[in-house]
Amino acid sequence: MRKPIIAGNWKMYKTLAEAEDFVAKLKEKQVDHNKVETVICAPALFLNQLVQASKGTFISIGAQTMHEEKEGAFTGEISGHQLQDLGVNYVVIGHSERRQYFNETDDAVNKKVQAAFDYQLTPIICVGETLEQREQNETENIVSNQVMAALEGVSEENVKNSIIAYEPIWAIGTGKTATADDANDVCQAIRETILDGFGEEVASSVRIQYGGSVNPGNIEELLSKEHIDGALVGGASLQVESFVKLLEVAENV
Ligand SMILES: O=C(CO)COP(=O)(O)O
Repeated sequence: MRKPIIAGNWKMYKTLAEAEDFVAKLKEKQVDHNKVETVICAPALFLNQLVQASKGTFISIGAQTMHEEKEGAFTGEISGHQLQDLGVNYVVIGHSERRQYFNETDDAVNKKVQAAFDYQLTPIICVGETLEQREQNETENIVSNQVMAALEGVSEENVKNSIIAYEPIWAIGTGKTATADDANDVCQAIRETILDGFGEEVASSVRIQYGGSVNPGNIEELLSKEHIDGALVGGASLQVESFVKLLEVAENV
């Protein structure tokens, strides 16, 4: 049984005061860490404060991207080494917004995934197709290629501990969710790709999230599907009330 993992991706939202208020309210809730893993991927600016505020609670803190080098002359960038030093545990890698607006390639994603493991960070590796690719029936091909490229050269043990987030680009922030069956089909294709590349034990352990307009009204059906082990959530992770509803559903699947 794979433990569900619900991760909020706050993107470029919230001030420090709003972020601290959110975590203060969230940690008052009774969420069973044994039943659901809870992650907040916050802007890098607040990571330090949020790591401190969530110590000893059910909440883990993640970053939204990282640079693959340990250190160096890379103005504006943040390394895995620096994230580890703060006590950050997760990092989103290859989000479609980074691929689209910041030219992140499959090769860069692969380097970042490897570097994340060098610094004991769990990567949440994002893959997904455009609407055009879906309409041309290329979804499974595109997504499988992205997964294999991201995991090239990664050890079986590390693949097992990776989180894959299937986020169809056309479903992000649009209110359009993939149907639970369609999302499950793609997540199954991802698991089969991992089976081919890394074997049965890895494929049955790796957790695969769905992301794209997940909300309290659709989470239950998504999580009821065999190959969907959690959600990567944008909009609905910004309010404590809606985020907690997602966690409550995940606790009971
Ligand atoms: O991009 C996403 C999470 O990484 C999804 O965002 P929304 O939940 O706002 O569609």
